[in-house]
Amino acid sequence: MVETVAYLGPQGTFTHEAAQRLFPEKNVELVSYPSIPDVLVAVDQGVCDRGVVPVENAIEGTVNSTLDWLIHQVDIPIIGELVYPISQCLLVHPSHAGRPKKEFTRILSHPQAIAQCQLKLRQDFPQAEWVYTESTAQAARIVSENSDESWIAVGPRKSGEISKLYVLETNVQDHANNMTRFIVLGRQKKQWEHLTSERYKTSMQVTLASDFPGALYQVLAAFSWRKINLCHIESRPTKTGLGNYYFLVDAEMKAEHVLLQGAIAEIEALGCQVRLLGSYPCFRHELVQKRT
Ligand SMILES: O=C(O)C(=O)C[C@]1(C(=O)O)C=C[C@@H](O)C=C1
Repeated sequence: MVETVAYLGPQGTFTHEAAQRLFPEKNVELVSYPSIPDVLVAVDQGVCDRGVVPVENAIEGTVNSTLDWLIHQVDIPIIGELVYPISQCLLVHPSHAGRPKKEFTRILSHPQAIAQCQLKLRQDFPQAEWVYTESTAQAARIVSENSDESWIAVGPRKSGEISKLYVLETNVQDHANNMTRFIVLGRQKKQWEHLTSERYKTSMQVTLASDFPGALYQVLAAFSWRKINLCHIESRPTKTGLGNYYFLVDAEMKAEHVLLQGAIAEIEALGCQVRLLGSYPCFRHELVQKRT
């Protein structure tokens, strides 16, 4: 049976690369969607079996649209994670390859990609206007379709190859060790037979009881005295009013572990709400086979 996996496309995005690494099986069809919400809705509505979206970058932090859609708009568990290296390139139409830097008028890319290279872009192309696109590969496509314009796309080498662009420069992100964390979503857990994971995580959304001084401290204490390692914590607006937040907490433990069950029960007994967002294996790119 063919399984369908939605990803943030078009072909050649970093998310496409991540999806290829995660799903090398021959019976998997990767289906491209133009935006992160489109991927999540496709999985939520059962149009695709699973989805792959970016959630966090080492330089720019959280991909807010992924988190906000996961929390507010859809109800699909996280079933896997891949940390993947990101090398941003400057891509131009071949007819502009020899052009002086000061003649480029526009830089196009996904906001995360532009933010990862902002110092370099400001320094080398102070005259250029930044234009945000839904993905890096979409930016590459637009640059290739506008060969009369001296525009630059920021994105993966692969998107340049697909759109037949010239690579002006590689590794243009402002800091080394650029990595993005991608998550896999789906209603059915996957048997990751060809992959090895070193870690297992459980993601939770914690809503604090109102008018409860020290509530966050008490929540953290429930994990702390059980020696449960938290690998990520952040707050996002509930969207119900200024100053109202919930917390997203990632614990390095399986959801069914007795210690994590105990921590969740204790937090709920404090009057806080805990929503499980998923309990899943975490893969690093070096441990993942290539799609053949
Ligand atoms: O546009 C792409 O290539 C994507 O896959 C999106 C995305 C992101 O949203 O973070 C993925 C990885 C990089 O951090 C930059 C952009």
